[in-house]
Parts: sequence; C-alpha cells; structure tokens
Amino acid sequence: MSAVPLTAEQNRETAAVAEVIAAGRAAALRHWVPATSGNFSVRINADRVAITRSGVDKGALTSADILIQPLDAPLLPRSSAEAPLHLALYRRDPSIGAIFHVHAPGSTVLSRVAGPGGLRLTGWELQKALPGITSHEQAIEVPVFANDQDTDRLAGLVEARLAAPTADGALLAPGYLLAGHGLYAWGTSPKEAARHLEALETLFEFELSYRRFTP
Ligand SMILES: CSCCC(=O)C(=O)COP(=O)(O)O
Ligand SMILES: [Zn+2]
Repeated sequence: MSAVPLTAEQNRETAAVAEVIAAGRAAALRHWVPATSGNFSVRINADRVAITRSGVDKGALTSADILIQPLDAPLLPRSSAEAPLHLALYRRDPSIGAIFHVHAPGSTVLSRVAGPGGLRLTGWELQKALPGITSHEQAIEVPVFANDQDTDRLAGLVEARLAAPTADGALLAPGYLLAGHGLYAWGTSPKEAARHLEALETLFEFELSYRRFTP
C-alpha cells in the first residue's frame, strides 16, 4: 500500500509544529520558561497558527501539546491563557510569522523597575540586532503594560499602543513587556523571532546592570 503524499498545507502545519517545539526547548535550556510559563506560536498561513496548549512544560513539548488555531475562530479548548495576545498580533500584522513569550529574568525584573509606560533603550551596539536599527545612537521604545489576568482586555491595550506613534520618532521594538510577568517578541519567521527575543532579553540584562551604576 503506497502512502498518500502530504499536501503543501499539511507540510506547512508539520513544520510550524516542529518550530514551536524547538522554540520551547531552546527557551527552557536558557531557563526562560520556568514552571510551565511561556507560550509559543508560529504562523501556518494567513488564517491559522500553531500555538502551545495551556499549562504544559514548554521545554518538553510534543505535537500533542500544540493546537492548530484559526485566527478568526473562538479559542480552542485548553488553549494558552495568553492566546488572545498572540492572535491579536497575527491579525493586525500579516508579516508576523512567529511570536515567543518568556518569563526570562532580565525582562521580568526590568519590567517592574521601569513600571507601566515605556522603556527607552539607547547606547547599546546590540540594538542593531533589531529591525530598522543601524546605530547605537538610535532610540528604541519598548512598551510596558501593567499585567492583567484578562488577556482579551490586555490584547486591546497592546493593539492600541502599537498603532500609536512613538515620541521623538523612536523606533518601536518588535516586542513588549508585561510588568512583573515577562517578554513578548516576534519576527517574520521563527528564526527572526528567536533573534529578537535573545537581543531584547540581553539588552534588558545590560540595562539592569547599567542602572545599578548610574543614578
Ligand atoms: C505558570 S506561569 C502563569 C501563566 C503564564 O504567564 C504563562 O506564560 C503560561 O501560560 P499558558 O496558559 O500559555 O501555559
Ligand atoms: Zn506568561
């Protein structure tokens, strides 16, 4: 009996699930997703994403832990508690290919030091790992939102903030912080989202150390 070949769409779905599993494992190796925290998603096409289920160990994901969520349908049972934050970003920006959320130490601590509002980054060469940044002299704005257990309401605030202009023409980071909670970062592909996540978390660690030495 010959196997039925997979369609291009099925191949895309399988690849997206594998990317979600790999992103969770990479984050866990860096201790960025302690105690089942974090959530990860990868776009399959214009209408659907692969996203982690709620409450599972993101460092030991299997394909059974990944849901295929249509963007314009109610949340599937056992979906991530933070799925509305992922879906809102995919809906507003078709170029987003992956979204990763971690509870990494630099992000989580700095989000409380900065408080709700915005965080400015400038002076760091590593900023150039972010899109549109060509100099350490440019300013990057990272929105910081008060944490909220109502993630639909939070998604509405994020959408409004990302649509608003920044002060002084600063570039918006491909990510934001939830105060006392963690970091969301995205990119056009899983690889780019991972690079943005790593750059932002490292910049936040730099910033925390720097602030200890400066008034
Ligand atoms: C144990 S961390 C609390 C929930 C959270 O912030 C998180 O990132 C994980 O939520 P999920 O529903 O996606 O597992
Ligand atoms: Zn979280």
